[in-house]
Amino acid sequence: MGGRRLLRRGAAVSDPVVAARGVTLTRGDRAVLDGLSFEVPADARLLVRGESGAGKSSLFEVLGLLATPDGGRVEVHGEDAARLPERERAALRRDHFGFVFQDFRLIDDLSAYENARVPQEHAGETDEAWLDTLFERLGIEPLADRRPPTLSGGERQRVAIARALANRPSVILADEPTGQLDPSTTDDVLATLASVHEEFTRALVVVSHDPRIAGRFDDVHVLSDGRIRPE
Ligand SMILES: Nc1ncnc2c1ncn2[C@@H]1O[C@H](COP(=O)(O)OP(=O)(O)OP(=O)(O)O)[C@@H](O)[C@H]1O
Repeated sequence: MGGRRLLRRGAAVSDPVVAARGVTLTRGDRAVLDGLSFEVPADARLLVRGESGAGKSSLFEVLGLLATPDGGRVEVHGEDAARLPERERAALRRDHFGFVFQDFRLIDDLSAYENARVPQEHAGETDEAWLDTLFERLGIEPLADRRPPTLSGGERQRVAIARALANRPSVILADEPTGQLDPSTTDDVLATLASVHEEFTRALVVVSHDPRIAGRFDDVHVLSDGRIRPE
């Protein structure tokens, strides 16, 4: 196969895992995304930066099939998923995306380990060996039985990263993953995301306005006026 591992008939590793093509999204009376096109290569490790209000969260939601654009295509492994029924979008989200949110979105009543296991339960496929590996690599094994309210911000974000990887997604999408963290914890979490990217070879897309993190990415894109351009 000449190094081109088939993902589905006609698709290969070198194809984008996610692509937006001519996407428009209006919020209120504003075209937040305005004919935006953007490809996420399978080995991407990239940052999309933009001013507050530029539409970063909107882009995150559209790329992650959490919001439906008004126009254009959002392709997952080459298939247009933008306007599929919600059930099918949910299945694609579960199987192909890992989400890391600024506010962690962990369930307070579950332990760290149970939180990280949630995506596997949704998929009906438990793989505790993989979860154990993630907890070990992320340095949160000793926290497995603790509940989120007893964890620091950086610890919670690591649990959220473990959850994002639980189903071995093709792409990790992170929306302001360091927004609630102090500078040294920000460094830790960015280093963790970078090593996760290297070790588990998933595409990593971070959207952020945090100027502290721009220097951590070689591949930086700017979102402004509803479009994306390389920096
Ligand atoms: N539900 C909504 N109704 C109306 N306008 C909205 C809604 N959600 C977002 N917007 C507007 O869309 C624009 C883009 O918002 P978005 O949250 O995507 O930007 P952002 O770049 O993530 O901003 P920030 O960095 O401040 O979080 C903003 O002008 C915002 O006010």
